[in-house]
Amino acid sequence: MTQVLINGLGLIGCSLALAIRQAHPAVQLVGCDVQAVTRDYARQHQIVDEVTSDFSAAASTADVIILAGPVSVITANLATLATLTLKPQVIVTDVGSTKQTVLQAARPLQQQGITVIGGHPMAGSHKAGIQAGRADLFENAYYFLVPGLAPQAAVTQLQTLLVGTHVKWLTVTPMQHDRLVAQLSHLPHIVAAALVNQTQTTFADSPLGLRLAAGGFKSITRIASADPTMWTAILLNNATLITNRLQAYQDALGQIQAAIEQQDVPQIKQFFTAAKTTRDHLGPERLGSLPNFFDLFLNVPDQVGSIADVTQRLAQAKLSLVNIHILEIREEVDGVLQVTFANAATRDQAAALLQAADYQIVRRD
Ligand SMILES: NC(=O)C1=CN([C@@H]2O[C@H](COP(=O)(O)OP(=O)(O)OC[C@H]3O[C@@H](n4cnc5c(N)ncnc54)[C@H](O)[C@@H]3O)[C@@H](O)[C@H]2O)C=CC1
Ligand SMILES: O=C(O)C(=O)Cc1ccc(O)cc1
Repeated sequence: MTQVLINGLGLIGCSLALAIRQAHPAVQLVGCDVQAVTRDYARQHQIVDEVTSDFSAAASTADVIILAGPVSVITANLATLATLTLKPQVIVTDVGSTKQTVLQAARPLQQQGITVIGGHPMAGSHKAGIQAGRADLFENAYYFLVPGLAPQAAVTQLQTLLVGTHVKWLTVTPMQHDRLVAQLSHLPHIVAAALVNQTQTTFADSPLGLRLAAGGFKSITRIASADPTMWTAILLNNATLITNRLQAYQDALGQIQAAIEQQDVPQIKQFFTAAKTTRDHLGPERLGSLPNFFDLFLNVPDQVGSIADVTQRLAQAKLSLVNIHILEIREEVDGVLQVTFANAATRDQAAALLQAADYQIVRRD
């Protein structure tokens, strides 16, 4: 039986586990993570067949090893793997958002004759962690493969294993990959975070400030909610190409600033016309079969009774939910209930309804 080890059971690791499980029920899935809470969740929800915290032991018996931690962890994992005795036919792959440093870290392993295939699904979310994992996360998304010198049979084997992701495969070199994502993914995450931080500073003394933000601000800054550990690792691992793109972006900002200062109407209009034309041809935001999640978090005094009460109230108001679960279970203390909806309008109607019934909304996103 094929044994697949996934190291890092967060958003991406968990989603891959679910997609592999759907297409290949007989595959033996082993999940490894440093966080006990993540391992417990994986065990309780049977996301994998076996859970471990011992990466090296699990790696030595695996047929496929998928590295799904932050990029800094992936490079460290590759160094560790080079010190172990692995199965000779093992395929090592990763999901990291950068590829040059990852494949550089894979060299000692490749020099031992181990097959390494770089990978990167171009789908994900600003949400992190195992609880955000979903089998259809990657549906219709591009999935970069960096096979290098890996035999075609191994590439086909990996693609067959991941067939349940329903991705579109794209073979690239590490440099092509890092150039593409520096502009398409890494720069936008920096821009979003910088805009949020600069706005926060601007309104530091204003009582309403950021709370007045409308849809435009929220949609351009959604990805600023992404995980800081993951993004620190990405920036450090694609530094040169990212700083190059940042400079080009600052130059572009300088040009529009100059056009405004000079009241250059044609130039300003051209700025927006060019962007509109390009953006209008970009297609829908969500490529997969399901829309994004919209969450409501509420304090609940008695978890068991509250789930029933909340679902009953929502059903009576004909507000459909996608999922509901308790995030914190502590004796004698309030719990937090996460209720997930298919769209923001339903979530906001549900929030109003539950608030009217004296539930305290602690967060919505
Ligand atoms: N979030 C996204 O949208 C996408 C992320 N990626 C890449 O996928 C990788 C994983 O990202 P996410 O799943 O989003 O992050 P995540 O934060 O949801 O999950 C990372 C998991 O790795 C675990 N981990 C951290 N250090 C570890 C270690 N030393 N050993 C074992 N487990 C460890 C964490 O406990 C966590 O469960 C990153 O390399 C990221 O660059 C790729 C495509 C999309
Ligand atoms: O949430 C979003 O829109 C993303 O951009 C997700 C994402 C994050 C990191 C990647 O390497 C690829 C995709």
